Amino acid sequence: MSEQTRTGRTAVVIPAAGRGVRLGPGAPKALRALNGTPMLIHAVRAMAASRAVSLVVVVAPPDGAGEVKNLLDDHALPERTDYLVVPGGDTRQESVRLGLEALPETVTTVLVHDAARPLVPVDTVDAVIEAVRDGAVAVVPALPLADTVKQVEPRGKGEPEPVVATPERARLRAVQTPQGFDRDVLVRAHETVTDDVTDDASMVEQLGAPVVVVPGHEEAFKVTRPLDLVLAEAVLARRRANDGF
Ligand SMILES: Nc1ccn([C@@H]2O[C@H](COP(=O)(O)OP(=O)(O)OP(=O)(O)O)[C@@H](O)[C@H]2O)c(=O)n1
Ligand SMILES: C[C@](O)(CO)[C@H](O)COP(=O)(O)O
Repeated sequence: MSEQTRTGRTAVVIPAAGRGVRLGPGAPKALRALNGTPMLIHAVRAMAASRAVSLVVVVAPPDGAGEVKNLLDDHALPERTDYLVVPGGDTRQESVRLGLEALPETVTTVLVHDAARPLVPVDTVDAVIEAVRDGAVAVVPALPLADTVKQVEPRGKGEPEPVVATPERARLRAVQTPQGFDRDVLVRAHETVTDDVTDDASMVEQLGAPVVVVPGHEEAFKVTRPLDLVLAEAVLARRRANDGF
């Protein structure tokens, strides 16, 4: 790692431009409320809770950048952190790229964090940043799996799918965000890789650069389906009870 990576600014890009189709009808997922506060605001606060983060770039639904700017203005956020809002694209990958294009030159470490993971604890954020500052070019938080995983031969809807393999579970990890990167490496990955991928680290893998895993956290789960909203509100209720509110 260069001296510049050690000393430059750390920014977070939050892709928040998805519709949330799997969550069912309603507003774009990032704007839906968890205990009365938009999921995006929870996610921004989770990132800004890290003292190392000095800039958060929110990638808004393409027709919702104004609404997102107003939301950020209306909610209390730490003074030490700057915010930018840019309109997103048709895919997560495109939205992240648009967020990267908005970063100032002074940023050397970039985290990419799903708005759909609103409850990640600050210790996980800090562990990812520290690993990048210690020299890793790409860092992902991840957890061991509870389920056994089968690789199948996909078939039509409702048709039984033949099992092809059972990967050894102990070597598998379920990957979360924020994922942390050396800025130049992540930008190069987004300029080079055109395949459809489901996370940023796999683009860096395709460059041939090393990616490492640090421990993730149960509360960093992704709000994807309706049951996840119930779980997220339960986590917030437990936090409030533990904080004595
Ligand atoms: N065109 C897109 C698609 C997704 N995302 C963001 O990427 C993150 C992870 O995506 P996912 O959970 O799949 O969100 P959605 O695409 O909104 O969900 P769905 O696939 O159910 O529509 C979310 O914060 C989402 O807002 C984005 O910024 N731009
Ligand atoms: C980036 C990610 O959250 C890592 O697990 C995940 O791949 C996003 O997937 P999605 O289908 O776009 O929600």
